[in-house]
Amino acid sequence: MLVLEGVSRRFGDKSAVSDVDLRIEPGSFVGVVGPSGAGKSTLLRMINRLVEPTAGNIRFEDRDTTRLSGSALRDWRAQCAMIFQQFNLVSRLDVLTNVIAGRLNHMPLWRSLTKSFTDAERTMALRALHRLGIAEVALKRADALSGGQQQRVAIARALMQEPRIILADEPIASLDPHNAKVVMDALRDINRRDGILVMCNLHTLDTARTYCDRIIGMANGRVVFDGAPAEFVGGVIEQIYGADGARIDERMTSTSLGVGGAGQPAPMPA
Ligand SMILES: Nc1ncnc2c1ncn2[C@@H]1O[C@H](COP(=O)(O)OP(=O)(O)OP(=O)(O)O)[C@@H](O)[C@H]1O
Repeated sequence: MLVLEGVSRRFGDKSAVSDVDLRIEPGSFVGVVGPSGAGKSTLLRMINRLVEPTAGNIRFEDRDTTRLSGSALRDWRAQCAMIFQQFNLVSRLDVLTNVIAGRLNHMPLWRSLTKSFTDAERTMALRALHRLGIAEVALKRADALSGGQQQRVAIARALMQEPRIILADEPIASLDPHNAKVVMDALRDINRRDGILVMCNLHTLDTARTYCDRIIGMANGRVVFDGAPAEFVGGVIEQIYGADGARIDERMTSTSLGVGGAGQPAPMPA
């Protein structure tokens, strides 16, 4: 169980996240939605301590992660793999090396600096790429790949960490609908087959409804909705997005758009 209690973050006099309480079951697929500036990224980044909370605590299996330092903090960060909108690969390195980088926490510094990887590490990386359907690009430079392929490489790198949690910060915001669907399908497969908790910031509401079993809506740093996808309709959306809620065009980046005949975009709820 991942438990957040009274978690807040201020930047100067700006309150980015205010007093968030959440209990998240292991193995869940949680979507975090809300308008730009609502605090979604800050919330995710506090979980793996890329951003330090200014108040509250975050516990995972009864360990207070906000108190960890040194190697315990590095271990915690390895357990919460992070995926970013802009993939964060090392563009001049080949894909296999990028994926093996997910193991850096498990190897001595000299081996990572000299790229002295073991056969077991290479095999593990190839397996991860194979699972993501892109083993054939293993020896290409990362920057020679499409955005969708790069995000799948980033997910393969995350798998190398053998994480308990995957924190995905707008993983499909830079992708076209087809690649967005491929990436979300990959995250769902990892969630279901490996039981890894996935927490994912999303701007596309139909994606949140399709893939998540729980949706957390944020506005002005606060959680204003926490419920099942079926409840995430109508007035709830207006409450989160304000007047803009009525104008969101879900078709712009919908993951249900014409992919393999997947059908029409989900209509905007009344
Ligand atoms: N490092 C920082 N320094 C100052 N203010 C920050 C910093 N990071 C975030 N903020 C502010 O905190 C608030 C929440 O930002 P955050 O990035 O968490 O929102 P978000 O919901 O993820 O937005 P978006 O969807 O645009 O990424 C915003 O007002 C933002 O400007």
